[in-house]
Amino acid sequence: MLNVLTWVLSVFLFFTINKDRSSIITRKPAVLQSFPVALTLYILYMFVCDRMQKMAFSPLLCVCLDVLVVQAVRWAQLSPALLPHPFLALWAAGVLRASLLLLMRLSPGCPQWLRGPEAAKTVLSWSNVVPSGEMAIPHYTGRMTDWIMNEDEPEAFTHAITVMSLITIMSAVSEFVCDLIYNITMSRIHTFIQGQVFKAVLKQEIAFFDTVHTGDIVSRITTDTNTMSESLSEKLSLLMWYFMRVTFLFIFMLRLSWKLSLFTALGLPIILVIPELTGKFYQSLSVKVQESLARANDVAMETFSSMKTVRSFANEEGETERYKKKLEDTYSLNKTEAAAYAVSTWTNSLSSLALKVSILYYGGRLVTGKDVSSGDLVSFVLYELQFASAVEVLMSYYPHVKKAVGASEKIFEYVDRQPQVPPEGSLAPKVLRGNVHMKNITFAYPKRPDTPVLKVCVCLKPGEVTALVGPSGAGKSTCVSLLERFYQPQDGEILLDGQPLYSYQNQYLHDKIAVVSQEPVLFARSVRENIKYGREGATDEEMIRAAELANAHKFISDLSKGYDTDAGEKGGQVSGGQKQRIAIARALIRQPKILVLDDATSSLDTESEHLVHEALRKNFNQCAVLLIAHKLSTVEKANHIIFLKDGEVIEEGTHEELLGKGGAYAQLVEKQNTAFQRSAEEGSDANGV
Ligand SMILES: Nc1ncnc2c1ncn2[C@@H]1O[C@H](COP(=O)(O)OP(=O)(O)OP(=O)(O)O)[C@@H](O)[C@H]1O
Repeated sequence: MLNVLTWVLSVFLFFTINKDRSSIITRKPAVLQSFPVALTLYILYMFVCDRMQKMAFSPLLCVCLDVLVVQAVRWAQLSPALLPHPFLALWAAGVLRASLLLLMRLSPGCPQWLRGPEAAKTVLSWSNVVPSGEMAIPHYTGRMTDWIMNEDEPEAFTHAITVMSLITIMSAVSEFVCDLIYNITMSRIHTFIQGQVFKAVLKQEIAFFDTVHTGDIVSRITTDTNTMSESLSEKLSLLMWYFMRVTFLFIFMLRLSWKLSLFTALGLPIILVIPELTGKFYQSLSVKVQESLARANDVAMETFSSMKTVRSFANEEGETERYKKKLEDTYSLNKTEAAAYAVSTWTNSLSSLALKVSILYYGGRLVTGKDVSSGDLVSFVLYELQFASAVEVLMSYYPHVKKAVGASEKIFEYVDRQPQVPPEGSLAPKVLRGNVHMKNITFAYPKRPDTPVLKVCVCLKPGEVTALVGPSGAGKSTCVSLLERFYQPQDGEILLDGQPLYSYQNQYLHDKIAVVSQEPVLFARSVRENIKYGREGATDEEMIRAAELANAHKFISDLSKGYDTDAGEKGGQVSGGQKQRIAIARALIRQPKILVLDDATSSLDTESEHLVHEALRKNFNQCAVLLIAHKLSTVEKANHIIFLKDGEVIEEGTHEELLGKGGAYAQLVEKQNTAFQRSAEEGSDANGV
């Protein structure tokens, strides 16, 4: 609505400038007949619009620029030799304002508030007014025709030609300025949106990542945002540009012949319905294309991230086939999309061509009936040609914008998604003892809500090591995920120092609880950055101390670049045991109150494993430790051992107590001992042979 009013006022301003020829002005009160008054009113209006749309310009800046604009226009009026027509004054004023703002935005010292998308929008709305000068061309062509028909005004010819040339050059320049501003703005918006999607995705609960494929997420952040901003930067810019042209051109046409204009307007609804229909179809197709591209991305990402497995099974062909199949789905959708696009452009041009022919026919009849002068008819036809092609372009770009809307729907689905976890708590006590009580917990994964995986009661105490043992799939790692607040238990509660876990601040909680998981993931950064991950402020001394405790300092120092050696993607450039030790150092540097080692030393040799456990026992004796291990020799010294099976606690106690019970734990110890003895015997036999 504001935009429509803006254009209406722009037109009024144009007539006010053009007061020699316009009849409108004569009907206005005297004060409005002054061009500066009209311009100031217009600027004030724009200023109010800006404020209403909460744009980020300071009122002072706006007023300064507006004063400059008014001065420029006054100067133009006082110096007709330099700017021969008030039309150009408007143009010059617009260019001046747009260039000033652009210069300010590009200068390195430009404050942040002037660089934001809101400020850019204001620049846009102004700069889009600028190229209206181009529309003066048909007007002067008409005047030339009058001169040719009626030779008593010889100077009109030179005047019209001069003005036309000037306007053409200046319009080209202004178009350049507009495009530049627009594209800079759109790149900024693109970057901004990508950042927003990334941020929104990172906020989601872990269950979200269980259900949504990584390829899908990456597609949203890259492909969809690209589609959206490409269409917006290129097509929407043109759409806005042509929309403005269509509006102005129609006003000029009305001035020349209301009958012909009415006739043109009657044909418009027919040709406007078509893009709406094709646009809807296009939008739904675009969503499907994006989804199928995401599926293809998924395959590619999975393959590249598991390259070693693919190679060791020599399944490159198989993966290529899988990827090709996904691409074929995209291709067939693309074909439908291309056909839909061709049909829509074809119907659009056909309908506007039909309109053109009818107008020419009706126009010819009006000329013979002496309803319009020959010069006005030429002007009208030229305006109408521009008008028709502008409408045609408008319609052909419309599906693209619909496509961008389709892509943006997917993007904003993520941006607007609220994480399905209780809101973050506010507790961050200075002293945390580290008492954990997992009270009567019942839990099933959101992906399999009907399969309960845990029904437990577990306590961790500061200064004590609690061990969780049991067969694979018993629910040990699930306990850790709950402790990390990755999921919410369906029943029961987890208390930390007597307070519910969810009442603590997220950052605080993850500072106090450090977890080294079964398969720790290192980032493709230096060892230093990996150890200091999440604790960027830690000193090198702290880092080395943590590495020493994890028995990692020696091997890191032996690496080619020491702590600056790249760990490779997912830690692929260090061995499994080294990766685990770096991960332990990464956990220890946080000085946690609760330390969880989920089979964290499984890849270490017996000697290193022993060293790490000894160091932890000595240096983290105030810490509550949760130890998960398959090798029962690792948990023998634990203060409390809990044996889990099918998500339930079967038995618990110390190593000796459990051995004495002769239950599941004792049987497992026996089995492991037998297996160990057997392999030792096989080893000595082999040596004997
Ligand atoms: N993200 C998940 N979504 C659905 N089910 C899961 C998920 N993660 C684990 N499970 C299931 O939950 C059960 C417990 O798994 P969990 O990883 O806790 O076992 P575990 O005792 O740590 O096993 P392991 O010793 O082999 O690591 C298993 O049946 C497993 O299939």
